[in-house]
Amino acid sequence: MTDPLLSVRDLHVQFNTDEGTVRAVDGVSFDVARGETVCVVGESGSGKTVACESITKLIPMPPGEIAGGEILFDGEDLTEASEKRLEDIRGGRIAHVFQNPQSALNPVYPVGAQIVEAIRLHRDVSKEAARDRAIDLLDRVGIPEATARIDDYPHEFSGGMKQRVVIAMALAADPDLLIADEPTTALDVTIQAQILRLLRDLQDEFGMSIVFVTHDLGVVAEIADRVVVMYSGKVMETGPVYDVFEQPSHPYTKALLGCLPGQGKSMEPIGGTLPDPKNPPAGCRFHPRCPHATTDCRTGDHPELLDVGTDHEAACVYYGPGYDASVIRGDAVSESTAADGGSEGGTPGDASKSGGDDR
Ligand SMILES: Nc1ncnc2c1ncn2[C@@H]1O[C@H](COP(=O)(O)OP(=O)(O)OP(=O)(O)O)[C@@H](O)[C@H]1O
Ligand code: NI
Repeated sequence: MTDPLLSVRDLHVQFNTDEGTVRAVDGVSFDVARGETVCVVGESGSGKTVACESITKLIPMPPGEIAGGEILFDGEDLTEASEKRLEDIRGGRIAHVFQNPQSALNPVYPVGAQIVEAIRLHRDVSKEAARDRAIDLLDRVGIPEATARIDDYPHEFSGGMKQRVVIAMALAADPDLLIADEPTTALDVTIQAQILRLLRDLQDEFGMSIVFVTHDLGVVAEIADRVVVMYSGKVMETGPVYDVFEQPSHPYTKALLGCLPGQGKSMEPIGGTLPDPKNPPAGCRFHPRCPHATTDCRTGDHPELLDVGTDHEAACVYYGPGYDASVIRGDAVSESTAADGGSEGGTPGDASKSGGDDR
C-alpha cells in the first residue's frame, strides 16, 4: 500500500478564550488515501470543521492554536509550514468548498474572472488559455451554456449553480485534495443529489481525494469510502463505510445510526447534550449519554481506538480485555466469539443478563 495522501496524527487544536481553553480537537488521527472519499460525521460542535480547517490553517489564530500533532500532506508536515507555503497549498493542492457558496465568491466580479484568477494564481498560463479552461470547468460542473455565462455575476446564478461555480473554482488548480464542509446543506434536496453526483464524477475524472463533512448519513452512504465519527473533539469510530453502517461498533455511532429514521434524513439529537468543550468529563467523552457506561468509562483518559475489524476501529473499553463486546455489537460479534472457540456457551454467569434474576 502506498502512503496516504493525508495523515492527521494526534492533532490537538484549541481556542484560547477569556472564558477558558476550548479543546475543539483533542487528539484526532485519521488518514485519507489517494482517490478516496472520507466522510467526517458527528453532532454539531464535535470539532469537524475545526479539524478540517486546521489542515491548511484556515482557523483564526489567535484565538485558535494548533497545540500538538502532525498533519502530513504528501509527506510534508503542514503544522510546520510557513504562511507562504500554505498559501501555495491552499487552492493549489488542497481546495476548500464551504457550506455557503456566497462566501467564496466576490459579488463585484464576474464568475469567469474569479475562476481565471484562481487558475493563474497557481499556473503560469495566458489569460486566454485560463479563460478557455474556466469555460471548460464551468461546463464540466454542469453550468449550461458556460461560454455565454462566464461573464455573469454571482447574483445571476441560483444557489445550486453558485455552488457549482465554487466547485469549478476549487478544481481550477487540479487539487489533490478537496475538503468540502457541508457543501450541500444549504441547497434543496434535488440540487444536493446533483452536486453529490457531480463530485463523484469529478473524482473519477480528476482522481482527487475528498474529505467531506456532513450531518447527513444518507449523504455518507452515498459518497463515502470511509467514515470518521467525531464526538467532543475525539474520533469515536472509523472504518470503511459499509462496515460502519453494517456493524456500528461504538455506542455513539449506534446512537447516530439509530437516529436515522429514513434514508437521507439528518441525525436527530441523541438524549443529552455534547459536553462542555472547556470542561469535558473524565473517561470516555460519551459516558454521560451512554447506556453501557461502566466505572472504567467514567474515569481516566478517553479510551484508545481499538481494532474491531479490518481497518475498523472504535474508542470503547468494551473492545478491551475483560469486556464482552457483544453487549455493544449484538449478535454478529457473539457469532465471531463463538467461532473463536465457543466462548458463547462458556461465558459464565453472563453478568449482562443478571437483570433477569427477579423472575
Ligand atoms: N473561533 C472560535 N473560538 C472559540 N471556540 C470555537 C471557535 N471555533 C470553533 N469553536 C469551538 O470548537 C468546537 C468545535 O466546533 P466545530 O465548528 O468544529 O464543530 P462542528 O463539528 O463543525 O459543528 P457543526 O456541525 O455545527 O458545523 C465548538 O465547541 C466550537 O464552539
Ligand atoms: Ni462544522
